[in-house]
Amino acid sequence: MEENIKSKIDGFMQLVKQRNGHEPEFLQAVQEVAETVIPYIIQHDIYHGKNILLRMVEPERLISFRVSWVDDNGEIQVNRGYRVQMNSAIGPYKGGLRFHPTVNASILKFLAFEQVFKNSLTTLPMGGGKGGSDFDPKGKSDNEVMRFCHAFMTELFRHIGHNTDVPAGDIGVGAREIGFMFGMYKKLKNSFTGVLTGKGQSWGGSLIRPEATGYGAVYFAQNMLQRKGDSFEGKTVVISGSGNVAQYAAEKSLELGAKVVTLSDSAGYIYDKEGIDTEKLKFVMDLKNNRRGRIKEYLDTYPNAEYFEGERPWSVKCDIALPCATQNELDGDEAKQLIKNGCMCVAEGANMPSTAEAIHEFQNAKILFAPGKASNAGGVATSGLEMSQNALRMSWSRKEVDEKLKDIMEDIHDSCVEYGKNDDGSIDYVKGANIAGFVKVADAMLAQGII
Ligand SMILES: NC(=O)C1=CN([C@@H]2O[C@H](COP(=O)(O)OP(=O)(O)OC[C@H]3O[C@@H](n4cnc5c(N)ncnc54)[C@H](OP(=O)(O)O)[C@@H]3O)[C@@H](O)[C@H]2O)C=CC1
Ligand SMILES: O=C(O)CCC(=O)C(=O)O
Repeated sequence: MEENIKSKIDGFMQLVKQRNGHEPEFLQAVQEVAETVIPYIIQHDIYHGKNILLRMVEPERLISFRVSWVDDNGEIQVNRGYRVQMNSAIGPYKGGLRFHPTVNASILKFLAFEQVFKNSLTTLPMGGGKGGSDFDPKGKSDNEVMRFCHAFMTELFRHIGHNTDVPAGDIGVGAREIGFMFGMYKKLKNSFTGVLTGKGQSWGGSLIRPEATGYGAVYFAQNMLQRKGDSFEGKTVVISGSGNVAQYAAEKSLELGAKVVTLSDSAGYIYDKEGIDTEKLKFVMDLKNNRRGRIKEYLDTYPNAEYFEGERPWSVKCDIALPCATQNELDGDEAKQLIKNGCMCVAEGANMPSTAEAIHEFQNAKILFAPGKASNAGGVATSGLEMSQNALRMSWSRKEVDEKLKDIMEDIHDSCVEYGKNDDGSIDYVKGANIAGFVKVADAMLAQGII
């Protein structure tokens, strides 16, 4: 990298660190964007002297609030709730809610920052936001989860609205939690609006939204492979996670003729060398979504599989890797191992699952690598389609929504190719996603003046 550009990036990061020094995940996400967007800004006069990226890293609003609720033993519990309203230049804030004990301002700011670029890439009019709580739904009864969700919404409701901010699910927030939160919002506002996405079918949800993030990640990888004259057919796929994104990434990989051999949760991973077929995947969906069990229970029914306690699946030989669990779950050494084992394509279903070192390994090895803000954008894109259906008071068919999702993923892929071309003709999808996402938001901010 040229000395002048490097010093501009370092200078910018110095400023960001002064304000956010104690937020490592947020700094990691900003650094990755700065490395690709600052060189672009330097080459384009309209962005000079406007401090546009410095404005984009500062949330428009960060709300933090107390959530008090009563557990099944009658004890009062206190959690912290958040909503980061990052950027509304191109539409209402949009992004999920995460309920997990690790949730803090750094994690939600990184997620909200990523969301701004991702939502811009979808081509739909959505700003970026993210929120959640350090509440842990694991091991809680349905009644406890309901009481927590209701308490959370008694504060969040005053900050959101179908034209202001439209939350959805993320880790620990699925159909059950969205239902409880929607019920409380509706009661408090006495109004039935599309204020949340990921709703149930009979009360304003969109077909394909549950599948959309996982399907979208596979569609994106399929686009990358097709550009190289390749496909999923006959490939071995390693997937991390066993939640919403992992389940549907597995389902679509199977549909396209691949063999899926791993799934994981935070305690370990399962390796089924015979392949996790449709029947076995159905078992995992019931285990995770209804019985809320652990992935190691897979072996109780399928004893030929193996379970690796406390490990991640990246040492398993594969052609395609789909990290679909959480941030920083794939480090530099694991990336080297994947490359050594012949992996040709990595598409992120999770948000920022690869560390900076891992990304550099993938890029140096010139294998196909899709950053989450591009490859997992199918979820929020379909949320955008849910908002459109709510506004029109219509429901589109499964086929219609799936076609639109496919088209959107192809458009995102093509934008990454347009903005991510290297001098040698190869595609840097990280650069492409960051610049394509930046341009639309930056242009809107410039048009709207200094606000
Ligand atoms: N849902 C969506 O539409 C979208 C989700 N994403 C991203 O995809 C990822 C997965 O989300 P989603 O599937 O919805 O969430 P779920 O809660 O449905 O599943 C999360 C999965 O990740 C595992 N996991 C969570 N934390 C860790 C950890 N620290 N180490 C290892 N495994 C972990 C969970 O295991 P365990 O049960 O043991 O915690 C679980 O298997 C997240 O990064 C999310 O931000 C991105 C775009 C949209
Ligand atoms: O559907 C949505 O609004 C949010 C999805 C999300 O949180 C994400 O893309 O990370």
